[in-house]
Amino acid sequence: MQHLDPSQSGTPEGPLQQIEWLVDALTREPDAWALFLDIDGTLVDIAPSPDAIVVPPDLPGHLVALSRRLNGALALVTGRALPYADKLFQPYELPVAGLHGAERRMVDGSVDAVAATSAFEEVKAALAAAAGQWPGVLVEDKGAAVAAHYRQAPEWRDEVEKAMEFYLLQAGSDFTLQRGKMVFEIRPARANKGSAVQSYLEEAPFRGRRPIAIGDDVTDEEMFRIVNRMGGHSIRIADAPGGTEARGIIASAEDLRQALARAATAGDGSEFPSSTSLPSSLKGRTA
Ligand SMILES: O=P(O)(O)OC[C@H]1O[C@H](O[C@H]2O[C@H](CO)[C@@H](O)[C@H](O)[C@H]2O)[C@H](O)[C@@H](O)[C@@H]1O
Ligand SMILES: [Mg+2]
Repeated sequence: MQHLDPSQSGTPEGPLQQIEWLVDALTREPDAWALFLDIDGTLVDIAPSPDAIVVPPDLPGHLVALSRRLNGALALVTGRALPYADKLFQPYELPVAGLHGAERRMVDGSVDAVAATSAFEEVKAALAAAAGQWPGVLVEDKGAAVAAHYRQAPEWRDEVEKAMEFYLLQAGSDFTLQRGKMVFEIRPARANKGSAVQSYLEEAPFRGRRPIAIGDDVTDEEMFRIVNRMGGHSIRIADAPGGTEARGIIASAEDLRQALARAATAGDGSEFPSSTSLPSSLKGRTA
């Protein structure tokens, strides 16, 4: 079989070619690839606030079906806390790296978590109090990380950035400032999305496969760099105002969802069953 190598067709390609390449690679060579997917802006559309996102009802089932096709070599790599990511895709528990890679559930279900210290709890409380001066700015407590969102009050952007730089100093050198889409976050510095992908690739069933990483934001650039270096492929969703290391672009989260649904259901001969009709015994397992 001719290997489906993204570099052979001369990247970067147009969004439609990326979609066709992705569907083809995942369906024709399911044993060759490992898939790493960001959540916000990639699997689900960006919403006005963190809790306003909508997970399309078919998406969890499609992800699980695709994971089974890849023999379990599919992981979510997100800035969300791990329990929140699980809630989005319940009743299934996929391998997830949360807090931008700082915490991670392995394929066997064991979790490498990171706890908030009492000192960090104080930082979060001080930030929440300060945010009272910025109407419309939302503070998202993620346990060992905290985000300040200015999407609904962009006029406070510079104030929020200055404050987050200050609170980062209070939090100490175990933390770093993560910029994102209309958000500043203070998160554990011990890992990033790229190192999380590397860790997965050391474990079965990811080991020995070529990685494909798909994301939409600056935090995903770390995984793009890693997968590019490892001979894999990287795809960024939509806009990349500051440039990107991704080798390909797909226009929207909706386009990606449709591509993943096609890859999940290809060859079934029938429409894929809805997520609710998949056995709940898949909870915590994907293969
Ligand atoms: O790595 P991701 O899965 O993409 O998560 C990154 C951050 O996503 C969330 O914030 C972003 O999405 C919100 C909902 O669409 C949006 O309102 C906000 O402006 C975006 O920044 C999430 O709230 C963060 O915790 C994640 O780190
Ligand atoms: Mg994202």
